[in-house]
Amino acid sequence: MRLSAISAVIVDLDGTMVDTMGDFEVALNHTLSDLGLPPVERALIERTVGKGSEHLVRSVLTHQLALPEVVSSGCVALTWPQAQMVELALERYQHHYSFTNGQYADVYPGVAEGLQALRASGFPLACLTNKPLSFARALLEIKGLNDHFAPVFGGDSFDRKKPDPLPLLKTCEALGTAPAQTLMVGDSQNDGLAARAAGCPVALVTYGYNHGDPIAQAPHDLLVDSLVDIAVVLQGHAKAA
Ligand SMILES: O=C(O)COP(=O)(O)O
Ligand SMILES: [Mg+2]
Repeated sequence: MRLSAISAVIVDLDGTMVDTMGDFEVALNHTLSDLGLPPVERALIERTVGKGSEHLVRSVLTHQLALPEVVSSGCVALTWPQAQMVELALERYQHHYSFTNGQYADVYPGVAEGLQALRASGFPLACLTNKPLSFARALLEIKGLNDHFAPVFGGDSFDRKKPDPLPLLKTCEALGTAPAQTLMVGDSQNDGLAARAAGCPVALVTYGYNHGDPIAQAPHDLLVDSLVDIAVVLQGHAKAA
């Protein structure tokens, strides 16, 4: 990876800039309660989050419906077609998430400073997340991070989500930079795989969510403990070039 060639940076949202686990947990548990299902354990959410809302809701629902105590209690209309149940859950989840968004979430240490330093060094920044765009924009606004980003794209902005390379290629297009000159910063294999397939160099943070797997196993060029480290590394390479 030629870090000296980097001219723009794309940053993931959940698990990279904001710890949103609390938001997911509260919205999912309200949703499950609406459906007469028991609450979900945080560990399951941590293993599942990162591939968009539909994937999260469908996976959690499938898991909760398979619990023996739920099946035997008969408190859920298991005769419903699965698809109808998922559709209802998704609708309830969107409703609840619109209220929880940002309320049980914290910006990770070093994020504001790192973004500020990158912009001060002249790197245009884009935000690319699998979160629905309206929730992503609202979360960035609530957490005071919105002004750092020109383009912001969500999981519903394009036909396919990360780990498909399409969202990264489209984001590079919006930034006006070639993939090889655009650094992807994320926290999971979805970011690493998408970046590799798009031809973008990729830095992964060590503190986010990676489906329960060690982050070092995901494709990456750089592992960092803070976004501040990205700014320091890029500034160092820019000076040396
Ligand atoms: O799956 C999500 O909702 C968020 O995923 P992200 O890590 O791409 O922001
Ligand atoms: Mg993420």
